[in-house]
Amino acid sequence: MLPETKETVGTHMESKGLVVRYGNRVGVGVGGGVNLPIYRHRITALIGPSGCGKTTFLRALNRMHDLTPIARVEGEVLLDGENIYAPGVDPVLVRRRVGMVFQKPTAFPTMSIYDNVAAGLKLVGIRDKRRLDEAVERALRGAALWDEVKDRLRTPASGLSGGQQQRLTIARALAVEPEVLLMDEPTASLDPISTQAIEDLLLSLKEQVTIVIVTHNMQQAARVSDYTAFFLNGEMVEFGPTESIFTKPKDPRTEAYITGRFG
Ligand SMILES: Nc1ncnc2c1ncn2[C@@H]1O[C@H](COP(=O)(O)OP(=O)(O)OP(=O)(O)O)[C@@H](O)[C@H]1O
Repeated sequence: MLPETKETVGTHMESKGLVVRYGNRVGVGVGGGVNLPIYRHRITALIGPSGCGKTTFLRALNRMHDLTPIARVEGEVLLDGENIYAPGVDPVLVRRRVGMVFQKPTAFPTMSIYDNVAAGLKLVGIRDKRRLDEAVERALRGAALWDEVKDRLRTPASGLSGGQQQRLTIARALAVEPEVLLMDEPTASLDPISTQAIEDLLLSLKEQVTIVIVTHNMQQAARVSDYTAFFLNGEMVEFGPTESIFTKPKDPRTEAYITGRFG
């Protein structure tokens, strides 16, 4: 099989010269800014030791830094070729197209399972009961949770396990039908069985969405991702197909990290 190129899979997002600063400290983008393509319907893993800038980079992809007063973003992030930081672009619309799932499940515990998923839909103005019912079911099926919860949709989310709550969070993100899903260590707080359920889910979701995942777990990056970017001290050191990064990294720093010599 020929190696994939951007012509064969298509670039969905791309960062160009991206630098994020917190005051006068660079959070990510040391060495000329991050230039990274994110391919459509593929899973891209961001790996690297703590504090290297993975989360900072991820949050730049849907303008989450707009909500952090001290953060400043330079450079471009293209979504289907359009810069999401261009004047006049509505960050709310960007976040609708590029959804986000955080490390800890963010289900609202006292709200029902149904309302947790419907919350995002109501925010974007969908009120019609039949449309809500359909969208909630579609999202819960998409998050591989429907069969486990279909008989207790009106019960509080607090009755679900941690892994189920994370899938509920994913269902909420999917409900508004994003094109890209950003995931910041989505299995960090989960046991191995729930982690596996989420990894299986990611593999099935990439038919529908483009996924970018931050993970501390290199085995996880190797298991689920198609492409991997390695970050170190605020610099994006190396990017390529996951198999190449893990079997024949070009940069000695990548090799040192993946062979467990630090981090
Ligand atoms: N809100 C903030 N204000 C100031 N500095 C920040 C802020 N968030 C992150 N940083 C700094 O930016 C750098 C990159 O942090 P970031 O959280 O992106 O790293 P990370 O690779 O995701 O780390 P971890 O794996 O521990 O989550 C670090 O030096 C961090 O201290």
